[in-house]
Amino acid sequence: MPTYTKKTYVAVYFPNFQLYAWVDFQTLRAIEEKPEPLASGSHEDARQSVNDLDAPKTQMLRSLASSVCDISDRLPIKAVVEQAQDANVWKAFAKEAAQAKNYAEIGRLLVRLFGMIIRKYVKAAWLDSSYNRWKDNCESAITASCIENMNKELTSAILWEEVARLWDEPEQSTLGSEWKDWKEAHTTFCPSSKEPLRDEAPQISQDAKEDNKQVKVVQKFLKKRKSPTFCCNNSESLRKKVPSTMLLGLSDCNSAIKGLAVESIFAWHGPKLSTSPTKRDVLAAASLVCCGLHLISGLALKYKVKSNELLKRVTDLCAKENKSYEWMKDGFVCPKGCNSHLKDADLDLTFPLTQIFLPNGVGKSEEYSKALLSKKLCTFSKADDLRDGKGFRQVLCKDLSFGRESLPIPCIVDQDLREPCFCSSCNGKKIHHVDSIFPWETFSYITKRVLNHSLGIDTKNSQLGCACRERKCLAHSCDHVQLFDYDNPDACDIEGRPMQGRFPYNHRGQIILEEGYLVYECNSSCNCRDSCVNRVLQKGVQVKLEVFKTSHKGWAVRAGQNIHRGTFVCEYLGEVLNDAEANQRGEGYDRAGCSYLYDIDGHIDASASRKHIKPFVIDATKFGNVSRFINHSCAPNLINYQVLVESMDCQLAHIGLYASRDIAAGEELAYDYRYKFLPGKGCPCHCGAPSCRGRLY
Ligand SMILES: C[S@@+](CC[C@H](N)C(=O)[O-])C[C@H]1O[C@@H](n2cnc3c(N)ncnc32)[C@H](O)[C@@H]1O
Repeated sequence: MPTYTKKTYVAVYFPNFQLYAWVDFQTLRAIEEKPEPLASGSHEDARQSVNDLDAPKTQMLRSLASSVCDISDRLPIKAVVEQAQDANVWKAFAKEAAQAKNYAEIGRLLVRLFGMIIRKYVKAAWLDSSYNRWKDNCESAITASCIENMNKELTSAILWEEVARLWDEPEQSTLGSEWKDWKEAHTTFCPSSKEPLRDEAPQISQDAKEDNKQVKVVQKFLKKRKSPTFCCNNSESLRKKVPSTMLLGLSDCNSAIKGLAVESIFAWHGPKLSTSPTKRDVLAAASLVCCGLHLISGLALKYKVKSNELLKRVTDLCAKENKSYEWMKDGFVCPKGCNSHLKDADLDLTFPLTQIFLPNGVGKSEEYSKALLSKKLCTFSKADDLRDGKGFRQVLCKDLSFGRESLPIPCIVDQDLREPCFCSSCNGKKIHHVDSIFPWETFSYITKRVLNHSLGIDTKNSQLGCACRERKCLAHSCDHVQLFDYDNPDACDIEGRPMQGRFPYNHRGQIILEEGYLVYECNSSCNCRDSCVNRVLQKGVQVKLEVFKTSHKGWAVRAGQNIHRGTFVCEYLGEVLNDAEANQRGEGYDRAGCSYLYDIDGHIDASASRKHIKPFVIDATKFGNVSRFINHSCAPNLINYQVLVESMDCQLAHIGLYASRDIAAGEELAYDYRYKFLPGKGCPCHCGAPSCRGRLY
């Protein structure tokens, strides 16, 4: 709990998003004083979540650990000492960081990290005057803010400009691939703060004994209020960084949360790369943007590199490669109004690109899409392109999941689609705001769904574990098979044979169950392991996929390999909302001409609808995975099943997309959206199937 300008700050934990933010203590009000929630949902859920302080404490440790690892992730191989030029060292480091049980442990890791950096990349003056104090502070850290400050101090002591130059040098061939593994290890051991916590959390009370007076003051305050749930100040600056749904409530206190409080919100960075951009990334971006301001804001946001360093690198690289773009010329004024006369541009941008691209019509998206259509965007050169049997393809991004999926998902523009489409259909439609040049910037990539607090439910596992003792369940004895058979005595497989006594998947993991039935997968309450045949959807994407640009449908997904019938392709992931929240959001999406909502309604039975149980909806607008780019087809090659994993509640079924026939590499993947046709409204369908119904809805 830091103090700054004589104010005291406390960490406010947002249980649904597993994030925390520093907030001025004076701006907090007990829930009783302001019982109406700001966003939909109820304070009761939040109250329950924060009664257990273990989760926020663990989350803070995780975030700090992750920020320590972020520094190491920015260091190229030549900036570290020889012993550290081995990916295994970094894997072990990241693992230790993720398992840290208190602040001092993280502090000691920071000191170790410093020891791995070659001295010439650290400011000499800092080494002479501040290093010893910094080291002592790290090793005796008892608060999160201390670690945060020590981390910042080390970050600013590193000579990043010198370090940045090393990225342009060729990698050592023997270590190149090892080094890339490091990033993978980083995401495995230091999962993003939005992912669920797994490790056991240390007790906050133990730490409080050692902690300073301020902690005790807060604890006393919490006790006096009886309920440790607070409203959060309605700060405009906080809202800009934190989605409104994360604000627990609104207090009537007028003092805004400024300065340190907002600056200290961490673990919320949206989709971003944590490494420095490669030469290829920089050149690809330079060829695609409208102006320098756009380039700098996009890359600096994603790569956490200072904008001035980046701009220099871009111009140097382009000069070396003999490339010149309109926006680099003296006196260039961006036609989109980005105010990007490069020499005068204020490069320390305060707005992130994600705001420009927000797909719900917020911010500058309208303006942006107009500009996007008005200009030829792509300047292709042979060096940037990949040539294959189908001609040139430009790889905009090697992996738009940024290491979160087990296989990279490239984002590609084929040669014939380098320019925006001006056909009457596309021109008339507002879809172009999603037709953004960097589609990964429009959302946060997730691999686990996010339960919105509008659901008013807890996330505990309510699924039954089977009694199988082995690592792999056997169909004839597995309770999940028996449960399914009991509920669906007449179910058949896709060939019409009875399903009795069989798993929904064959031994290759391909679905054999006829469409329309629920799939019961084994789960965390079972004894079996990942190799169990009844665990498929939960293992995530296992086939090669590519996101690519289409002429009339925005972005789309295609197979990067041949996919056999029945193979699991991906889960439709997003934020799970209740019906009311979804309807409210849906109106905005309809106006924008593009929706990422998916109703989980297929299996809400008659008794549920009698009880007025409304289906839940998945919204992949802000949080999603590759599935959000899959388009509709009237003759689809994917089929969706509802899969129960950690909950028996059909409203909380996962949506699995499986191949409904053999699919060849390069074929676009699509499922039937099954939208209802509404009179008066409508959207033309561009699926191109001979049996096309003509309209999406
Ligand atoms: C879930 S998104 C699919 C990805 C989207 N194309 C993108 O660029 O992000 C659904 C939206 O894509 C567009 N879309 C999907 N399938 C389409 C089709 N067959 N014809 C026209 N537009 C389609 C519609 O705007 C729809 O609201």
